[in-house]
Amino acid sequence: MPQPLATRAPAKINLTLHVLGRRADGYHDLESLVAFASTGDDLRLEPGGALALHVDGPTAPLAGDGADNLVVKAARLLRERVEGLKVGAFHLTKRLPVAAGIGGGSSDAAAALRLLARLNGLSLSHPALREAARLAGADVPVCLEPRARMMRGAGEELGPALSLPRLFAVLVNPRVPVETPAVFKALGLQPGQQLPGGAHPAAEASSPGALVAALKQARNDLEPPARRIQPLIGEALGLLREAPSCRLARMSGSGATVFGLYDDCEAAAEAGKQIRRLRPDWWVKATSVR
Ligand SMILES: C[C@](O)(CO)[C@H](O)COP(=O)(O)OP(=O)(O)OC[C@H]1O[C@@H](n2ccc(N)nc2=O)[C@H](O)[C@@H]1O
Ligand SMILES: Nc1ncnc2c1ncn2[C@@H]1O[C@H](COP(=O)(O)OP(=O)(O)OP(=O)(O)O)[C@@H](O)[C@H]1O
Repeated sequence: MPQPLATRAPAKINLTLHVLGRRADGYHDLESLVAFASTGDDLRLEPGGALALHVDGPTAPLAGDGADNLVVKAARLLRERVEGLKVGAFHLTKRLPVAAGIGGGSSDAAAALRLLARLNGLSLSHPALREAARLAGADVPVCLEPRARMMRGAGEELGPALSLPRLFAVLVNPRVPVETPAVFKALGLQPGQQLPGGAHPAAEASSPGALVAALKQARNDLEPPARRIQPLIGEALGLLREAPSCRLARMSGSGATVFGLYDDCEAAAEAGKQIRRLRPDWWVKATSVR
């Protein structure tokens, strides 16, 4: 029985993100504990015919359905590397906010590569697939097999999959796009410049409480520059921190999405409701992360 050609493109959450320096090529060396939310976009592939993309869903107009869409970009990068690659029509249901620090585009690109791999009998470790992922964007390789892991370098060095305890979270995005290059630029590092970085906490925690305690020892170094570019990020963090049930509030990736962590699903749902009441125009999603 063939597997249906459909997959979830989950939101990527940078639970931590330390910037270690800037490389000669201009990219920044990072150390980040990446996890995935249960919420995300959905992608289907109808095999046959030419490569095509149809996009629907609440944030479809912001993502676009042309050659700039990362689904098309990733599929083309793979087709250039695999002779006779079978393709087809992709159908993307876009729900995640765009340019939001939760890797929506990257996860969509990775989902497209997963579906093409399934259709063509390629393994996810196939060199062409790995290369297409890397060239599609720094966050695409970690999204290829969306399991929590440490990500290093500019995103190309991936640690083994980690069995993190499940965390309950609220994701909050003030519906303002924040462009990743601008945030890295605002760090103000020169090519070749190194930063002390600081020890990264152990990611292997046996309970949600131990994991949150470890996360508290770490940071997102992109938070200060992103907050200078978009002050609503600070406002969103403030709203999360006001509720006593919030164990940790932090920004993901280059923002503007921030996340709050809670002891259980009820506390997360309640915090989500409160923030939605206060900011009905914002994107607020209670979800689990692991
Ligand atoms: C901030 C993160 O989301 C953390 O997971 C990623 O590092 C960014 O991943 P991404 O959005 O897929 O990034 P890309 O689209 O490949 O890069 C956008 C731009 O961000 C900057 N960039 C990106 C990644 C990185 N490690 N150093 C950088 O300086 C570069 O100027 C690059 O031109
Ligand atoms: N399928 C897609 N979904 C979202 N954005 C897309 C997509 N394809 C292309 N883009 C473009 O990619 C850019 C980054 O969007 P994305 O939502 O991936 O940002 P992000 O969440 O900040 O990513 P990251 O966390 O990886 O830095 C946007 O400018 C957007 O127009």
